[in-house]
Amino acid sequence: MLLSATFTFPEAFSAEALGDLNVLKLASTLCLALVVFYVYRLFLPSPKGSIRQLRGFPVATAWTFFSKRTDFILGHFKASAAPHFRFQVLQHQVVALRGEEARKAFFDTKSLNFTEGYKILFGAAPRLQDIAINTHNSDDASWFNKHILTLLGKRRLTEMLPSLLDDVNVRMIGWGKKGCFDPFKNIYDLVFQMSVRMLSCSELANDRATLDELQKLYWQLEKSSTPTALLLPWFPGPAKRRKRTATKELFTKIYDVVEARKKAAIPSSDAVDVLLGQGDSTTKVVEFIVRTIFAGVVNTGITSCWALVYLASHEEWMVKAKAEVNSLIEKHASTLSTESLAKRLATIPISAWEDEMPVMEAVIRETLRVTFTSTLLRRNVVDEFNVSNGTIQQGDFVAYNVADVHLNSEIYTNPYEFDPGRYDPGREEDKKTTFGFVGWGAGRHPCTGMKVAKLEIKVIAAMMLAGFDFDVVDRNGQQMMKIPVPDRNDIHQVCSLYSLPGFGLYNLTTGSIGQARPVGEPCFFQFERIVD
Ligand code: HEM
Repeated sequence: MLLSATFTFPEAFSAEALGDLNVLKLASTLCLALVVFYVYRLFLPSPKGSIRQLRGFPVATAWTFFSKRTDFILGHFKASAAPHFRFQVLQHQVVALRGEEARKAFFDTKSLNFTEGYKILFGAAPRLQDIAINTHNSDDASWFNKHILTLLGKRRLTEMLPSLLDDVNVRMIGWGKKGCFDPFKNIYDLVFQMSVRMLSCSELANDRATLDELQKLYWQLEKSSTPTALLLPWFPGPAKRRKRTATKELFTKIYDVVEARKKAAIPSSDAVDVLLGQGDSTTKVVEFIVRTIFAGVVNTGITSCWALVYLASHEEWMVKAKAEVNSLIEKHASTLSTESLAKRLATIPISAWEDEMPVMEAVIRETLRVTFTSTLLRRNVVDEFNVSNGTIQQGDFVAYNVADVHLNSEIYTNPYEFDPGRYDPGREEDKKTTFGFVGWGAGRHPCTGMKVAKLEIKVIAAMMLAGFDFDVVDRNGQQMMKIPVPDRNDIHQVCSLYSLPGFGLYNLTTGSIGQARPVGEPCFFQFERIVD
């Protein structure tokens, strides 16, 4: 009584401060309500069909899905025998699947939409809309596929082969005669330049400073896709600002080059001129270049690096691969042996690169099987349907982690071992099940860039195998005690075209982004040039 009679509001309790207090009360009430709701949910049966729903806080679940995706999916499958489980990311429901029936449904079901799968769940792509420029059909898969196929046909690959080899040669000369380098930097640089060469124009591909600047912008975009940025896309934090600035710079840089090309008197055979010649607007051409370069670089970069790491770690395969390249040169190279290695390789016809390198084909396939354990995505855009006795609702996202098949010991003997011989006649382990190998996709959406990716990997490998002796060593130049193992949580989602570059997984521990670098001890190549 006395208290209330004598009590006066201190100054701090002004109307403004009371307003703040109310907001605070409201916020804590909401938090409490959320906690009660989620605790209550822990004891509810799974709400949807017969698919097991993961318990726990959606934010925590989503965080692990973005930061350690492979561990997240494989870990939950390990904990139960069921062929699927369901969880929430933001407001979206995601169903993870495994097993042969699920794989068939994932790759073959028409209502499982490819672009929606990548686009919405990973909305950090640098798109022109992000900097307020309107484009049409920018998420139209058939538009991209048609253009990729036009640009990457046999005739164009034949035309481009000498320039690709020249690019690689110039960079390799820069390495010197003897030394040590980080393949996850130097080989990536090669792949980046080759992708720019194939998919844009010589102004961008010829100039080292421009290439470095473009590459820097791409990695800046990747770095801006932290789990926080992906989970709270509206949050005006530094990551969002960085992404906007990098997107603008990247688009402007390429836009200016394309505009200048438009005014050139004679069109060249560069991708930019081919696309402009087909009547595409500058904006469309720029969008195409930005997206496809990245789609090319990440997967081709990872596969090139790891194929060489595995070859250097398996002498038997190194010997076989070197012999294959040397006999290809013997058989097809039509220039004098006094010419540079790059010039001699450039005279080998594309058909021979494609059909007469069975050892490298098996090495690439095996590298993809062992390293490529990404989670592929789709979204069910039509009616609900059943798979493995579970109901996929309309609007659900569907996730399939490729390790389910690629690292399955019932399909592949010693699945973690690098053994390209497993595809030989008589063994053919990949044929044991439907879609037993999905490194280039399968069913409705096979990779349209496969031919160029394989050519780039083989060109780099041929230059390394015929031009150098090389070993995998640790940071002290000592032979590695163990064969390096890729960080499976640091492996990019495969189809960067529609989510790029925000589709990547930001490795919270190392800060690296989707390069699938080795876990633990980094590895290097110690090399000596043997043929110029
Ligand atoms: C080693 C390099 C590459 C690998 C391992 C790879 C792998 C894949 C895989 C697994 C898919 C299917 C994804 C899914 O089903 O969700 C795919 C699709 C695709 N890839 Fe690649 N890819 C590579 C290089 C490239 C390159 C260089 C390009 C373009 C220049 C490219 C363009 C595409 C496109 C456009 C699709 C979607 C096809 C569609 O819409 O049906 N890829 N890729």
